[in-house]
Amino acid sequence: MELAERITIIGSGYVGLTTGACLASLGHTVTCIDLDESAVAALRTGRSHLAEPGIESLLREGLDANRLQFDTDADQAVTTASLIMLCLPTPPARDGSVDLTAIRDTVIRIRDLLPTGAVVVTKSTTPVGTTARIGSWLRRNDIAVVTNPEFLREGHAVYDFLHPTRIVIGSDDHAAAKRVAALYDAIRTEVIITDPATAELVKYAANCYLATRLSFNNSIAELCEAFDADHSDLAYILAADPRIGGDYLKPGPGWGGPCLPKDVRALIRQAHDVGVPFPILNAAIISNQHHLERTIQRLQEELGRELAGTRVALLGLTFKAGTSDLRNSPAMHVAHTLIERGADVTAHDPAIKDEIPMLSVVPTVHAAAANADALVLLTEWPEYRWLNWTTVATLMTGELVFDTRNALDPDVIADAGLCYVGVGSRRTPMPT
Ligand SMILES: NC(=O)C1=CN([C@@H]2O[C@H](COP(=O)(O)OP(=O)(O)OC[C@H]3O[C@@H](n4cnc5c(N)ncnc54)[C@H](O)[C@@H]3O)[C@@H](O)[C@H]2O)C=CC1
Ligand SMILES: O=C(O)[C@H]1O[C@H](OP(=O)(O)OP(=O)(O)OC[C@H]2O[C@@H](n3ccc(=O)[nH]c3=O)[C@H](O)[C@@H]2O)[C@H](O)[C@@H](O)[C@@H]1O
Repeated sequence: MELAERITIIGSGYVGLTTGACLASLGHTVTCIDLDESAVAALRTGRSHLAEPGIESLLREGLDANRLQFDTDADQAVTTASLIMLCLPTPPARDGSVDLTAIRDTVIRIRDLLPTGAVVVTKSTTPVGTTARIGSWLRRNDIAVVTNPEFLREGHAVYDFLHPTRIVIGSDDHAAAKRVAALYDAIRTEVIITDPATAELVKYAANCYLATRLSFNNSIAELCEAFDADHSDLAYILAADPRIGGDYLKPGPGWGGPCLPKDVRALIRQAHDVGVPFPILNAAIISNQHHLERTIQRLQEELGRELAGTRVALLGLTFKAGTSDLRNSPAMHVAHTLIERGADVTAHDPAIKDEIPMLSVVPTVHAAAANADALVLLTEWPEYRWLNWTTVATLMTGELVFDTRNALDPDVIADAGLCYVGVGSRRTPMPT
């Protein structure tokens, strides 16, 4: 069945491409626009420039059914669109505010091309007040503006889009909000229609809450080390309290990615602009910087020698497993800091095939481990757990395996003759 709305999506990255492919799979007709010519050329043949599970089968399904198209030129596509979804980058500006240039320039460029009755929908993460600003850039009383923030996670984008825990729609125009809600009729979840400010703010609230919780959790893990307590037992006990729950309690080298860091800074700025103190967010960032630095310090402590001249093998470079995204990756921060301090670093990541400036990235774990004084796991790729650690041990010069994600089996590492160090774990064995 052909559904009534004709959708144009501008910006076909993690959010735009996922939205386009998923909406097409729900029966909508979608044109996805992106400036990136090579990405668009690949997408037209059913190949995705982003490594998201399930995206390519949806792409092919949409292309075969003629429900999905790709283009580099928005102008033509918007003239026949009834819904225009903005999935454009909203990076930090130099002054700490959110850079809305891509959104503003796009709105100004397309405003005279839009048919009467069209709705402009923002899926990008935008500061409170952006829905109203888009309205003022549009200068069209016959076009409604709706915000529809997206909560998907990279590596789970298709699943999260099709199985959301909630859909949030914010607009002063209830009829337009209902039209956007109707896009998701085939998805079973609660759709919450609210005012634009609430919808815009809740997106930041969610990401900032997660970031704060992660910083809190990493500090608890550090306390476990100081008190010789066990973080995995502690997290299990915390999670048994339904008021706390078990998600976002895995310790790591620090949190990162394209959105949590930028969104925490953006909410700090928004709170500052309206005179609301929000010190816990500054603390979450300071704490995260501490945990990144502590990862380096612990490596040095466990090695018992200076980093300069030490050969370090890094496993994992992406900001988490399941994505090829290196933006604001804690692992990349660690890699660059080690290099700055004179270590000889070789890295492996199953999702990274291209060269990275200033960093030696090798195609196999064995090549990374060869002659290494220490091996540091930074991204929790499941395949690392199942390595032949006896072979890895024979290749390494040293014995230290520092698992910053608690992703490996300590017994397997010890049985291979290596020295395992995790995060937040007891040093002394449990009494029997
Ligand atoms: N990555 C994620 O997991 C999530 C991101 N968001 C938000 O969604 C927005 C987009 O983020 P991503 O999809 O990650 O970004 P992205 O960087 O993956 O994709 C943005 C795309 O827009 C294209 N683009 C830039 N300017 C353009 C223009 N003028 N016309 C056409 N295309 C243009 C770029 O080539 C790129 O492909 C941001 O506001 C982000 O905070 C929200 C939820 C999840
Ligand atoms: O706005 C966005 O872009 C998205 O940001 C995050 O999604 P994502 O950036 O894909 O990353 P997460 O899976 O949330 O992980 C963020 C960071 O926290 C770390 N993390 C996560 C969970 C955990 O238990 N421990 C932990 O260290 C990850 O390794 C990573 O560095 C949010 O989870 C999404 O809901 C949101 O839509």
